[in-house]
Amino acid sequence: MTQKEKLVLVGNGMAGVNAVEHLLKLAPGKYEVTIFGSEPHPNYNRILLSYVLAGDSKVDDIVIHPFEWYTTNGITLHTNQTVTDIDITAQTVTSDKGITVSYDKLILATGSNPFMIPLPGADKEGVMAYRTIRDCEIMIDSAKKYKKAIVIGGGLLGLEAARGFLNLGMKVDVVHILDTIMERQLDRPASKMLQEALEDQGMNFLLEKQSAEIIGDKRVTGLKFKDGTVAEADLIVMAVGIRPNVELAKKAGLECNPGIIVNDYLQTSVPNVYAVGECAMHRGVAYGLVAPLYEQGAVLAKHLASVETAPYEGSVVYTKLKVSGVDVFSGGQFVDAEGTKAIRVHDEFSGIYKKVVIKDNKIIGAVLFGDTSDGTRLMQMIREETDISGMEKTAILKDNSGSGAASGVADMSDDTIICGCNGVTKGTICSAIKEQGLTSVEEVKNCTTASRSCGGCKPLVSDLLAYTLGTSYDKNAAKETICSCTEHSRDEVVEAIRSKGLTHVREVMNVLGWKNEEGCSKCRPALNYYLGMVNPESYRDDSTSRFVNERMHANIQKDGTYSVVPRMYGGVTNPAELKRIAEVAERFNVPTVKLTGGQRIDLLGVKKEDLTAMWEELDMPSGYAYGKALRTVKTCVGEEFCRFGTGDSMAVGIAMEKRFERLNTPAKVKMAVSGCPRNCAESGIKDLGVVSVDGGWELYAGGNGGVKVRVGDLLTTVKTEQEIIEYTEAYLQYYRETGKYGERTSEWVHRLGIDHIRDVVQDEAKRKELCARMDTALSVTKDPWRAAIDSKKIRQDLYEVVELT
Ligand SMILES: Cc1cc2nc3c(=O)[nH]c(=O)nc-3n(C[C@H](O)[C@H](O)[C@H](O)COP(=O)(O)OP(=O)(O)OC[C@H]3O[C@@H](n4cnc5c(N)ncnc54)[C@H](O)[C@@H]3O)c2cc1C
Ligand SMILES: NC(=O)c1ccc[n+]([C@@H]2O[C@H](COP(=O)([O-])OP(=O)(O)OC[C@H]3O[C@@H](n4cnc5c(N)ncnc54)[C@H](O)[C@@H]3O)[C@@H](O)[C@H]2O)c1
Ligand code: SF4
Ligand code: FES
Repeated sequence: MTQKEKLVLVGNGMAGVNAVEHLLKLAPGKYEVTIFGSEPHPNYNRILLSYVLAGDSKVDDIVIHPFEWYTTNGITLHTNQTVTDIDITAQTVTSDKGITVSYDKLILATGSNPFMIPLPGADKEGVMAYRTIRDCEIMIDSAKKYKKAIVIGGGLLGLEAARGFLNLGMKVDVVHILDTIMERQLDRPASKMLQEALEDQGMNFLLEKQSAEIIGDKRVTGLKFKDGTVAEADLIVMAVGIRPNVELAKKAGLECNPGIIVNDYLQTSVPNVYAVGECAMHRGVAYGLVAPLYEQGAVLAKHLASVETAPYEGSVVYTKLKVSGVDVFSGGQFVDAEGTKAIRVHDEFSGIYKKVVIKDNKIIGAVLFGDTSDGTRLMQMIREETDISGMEKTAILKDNSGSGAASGVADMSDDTIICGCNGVTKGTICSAIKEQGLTSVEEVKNCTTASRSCGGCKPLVSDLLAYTLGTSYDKNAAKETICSCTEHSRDEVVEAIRSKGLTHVREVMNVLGWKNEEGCSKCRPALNYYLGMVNPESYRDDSTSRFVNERMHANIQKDGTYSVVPRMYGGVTNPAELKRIAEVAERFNVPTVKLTGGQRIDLLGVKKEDLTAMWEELDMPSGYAYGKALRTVKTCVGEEFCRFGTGDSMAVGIAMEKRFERLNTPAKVKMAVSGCPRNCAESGIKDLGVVSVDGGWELYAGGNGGVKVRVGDLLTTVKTEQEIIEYTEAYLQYYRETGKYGERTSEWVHRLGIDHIRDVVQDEAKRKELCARMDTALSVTKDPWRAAIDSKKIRQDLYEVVELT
């Protein structure tokens, strides 16, 4: 029996262990492997830390290889041990705990160190980096005690950290040195669109700010800038880039600049020593994303297994920000330069921006915002240097997603990496689909890990399913779970609530075996909604499962103040009401009074402690401007005043708003009533729009004027105002009962199909049943502002200011 060669890996992170995993598959008996890792954990997916911080995953969920994997594969693992010395002559490594191991081949995969700006005060408590499970745990724990975080650095890491803090209930400022965020990945228009979208989520940006000093005694209390201004903070995270971790390599005499210099086979300047991952510098580039590190690892593994391999010649990188609610993609060379030309599409109505950069008839880079469905296809064209001279330029940006043939998966070779984050190839996915009988993206994820991280490859995985299974693959049937805490879909959860008589959020999570017993920011509000929808009379709303705005019944603003929007039925008011609003605004020093798009008045900049007193003095109901509920019923002046009007739009709008105010819905609902087809109230782009026509009223469903503009579909035509209410009741109740939490009617109508919804509401028996259930739901609602005014406990718990110690 030939003796095994000794392979030592320093760094138990993503790049090194991935290379070893490949190697074990290619040459199972060749090496005796020893791995050293400074962290106490087995190999885990660092990418997914952002989901742990955001509350969507737990630490256990992000482990790639548990401890048993090392044992099963005969690997000796030394966790919690840092290698401090390499003797390149004796070919040994020594750890800080005094263990010395000899090697025939040594791989350095020591990753990077977060760059910490050497500011005065940077050693105070509460100043940290964001790189490891430990960092993530500290951030989560801090959010239990502290309320205000600052993230320095508006790059990928900083923004994902800031989103995490918002989910943890902290206020957060993102401090950025330039006037555009993510400038390394986005051009100016995309960057500004992203900033706006993140501001809408509650992030506050301090741009063009140079940090000067961290202030506080033992613990940080704020950040001072060079311009003399100060921002308060209980916690500061620096996310201003990374530096290759080369201390060990330098000490051993390996050539570094600044990363460990490697050739196309990942060999360093010292024989038998290799470097892979973020610590390596290849052809002048040190990568900071996993896809290239896996490409390096694949070459290294083949080289070490003595399997013939093409050299590693560098990678074209792409990134996707992992913040829910925003779709951003950036790949290749997206900056305009000499010899480049660009195709740009900027649809301000839909909030979509696309830029494709072309040089010498080849696509070399792309930036996508709002709709990233072209991303994988464009990356494929960039990688393959597809000649586009024969193509219609406008066709380059056509949304071709959807069919296996269109996205080009059929033409890809088996070696093509489909999931960059997890290094999974087309061949692996197709074999798994065939051999394991997989039928959904979720199953492919569980079996191969493809799509487990940023999710950017999901459309391609779906296309591969379509390509492999043909017509038997039903994309829509693919099961979508509520979130990563559970394997259950929305329908299964609602069914279980009904059939098992579940009555509160925790009970649902216990009975249905939630993986994360606390739930997360995605599932808890959803469960709270479904429970209330199923049992409107008996369910006691769980306000701790609601987002801050819904808990407070006011929208929190950038500066921590709130906005107050009282209801103004149908957008109609009167002098007495206006006077009262003006007096209240003066008395409470409201800095800004603004007319909203929904025809009402927004009092902005109200202090938390003033909210209930202000509501009492206004003596108007809550306008629910913060809720997943009926927001407004916009009306035109209609037949009473307008010479074109054929219907009394104001009276109908007021009646509708009075009927449906306080109704909880899966997502916000906006309605409108126009007095004639001139449609001045924009009824065509509302969740439900009513238009007076000759001899009656038309009802339009599923319209949207927001991020993705959608014109509503004609639901029905009715004769009387009584019928408008009846059909609206049936429509909204059907939406309440079948909509997914967070799904707007525009998406719901698209998903179910208007024909189906029309069939349901036009069936008299079904309509009456829906109306009866709507009646029950509406009979138990109460105005939340009045409830707060009347309850000392609510006022104390939510609105009185408690000094933090
Ligand atoms: C929060 C977060 C989110 C991210 N999201 C994405 C994403 O969405 N997409 C993407 O492509 N990339 C993402 N990244 C970047 C990605 O995680 C890294 O590119 C990748 O982890 C680098 O792998 P690596 O093995 O080179 O380094 P690491 O994963 O850092 O592994 C290096 C390991 O070596 C250990 N080590 C160092 N020195 C020694 C020593 N002397 N002895 C023993 N052990 C040692 C370290 O403790 C560490 O565990 C993210 C990074 C973070 C922090
Ligand atoms: N979704 C993803 O792909 C993802 C997510 C997180 C992290 N990562 C990777 O992790 C690594 C670290 O991420 P990162 O965001 O820290 O690095 P980065 O280099 O991508 O971004 C750092 C940002 O900080 C800004 N900055 C630098 N100095 C500053 C200062 N003094 N004050 C304010 N802003 C300053 C820079 O302008 C830059 O935009 C990167 O390699 C990144 O690609 C990727
Ligand atoms: S929609 Fe018709 S009725 Fe209403 S204001 Fe416009 S023109 Fe007049
Ligand atoms: S590319 Fe990120 S999960 Fe597949």
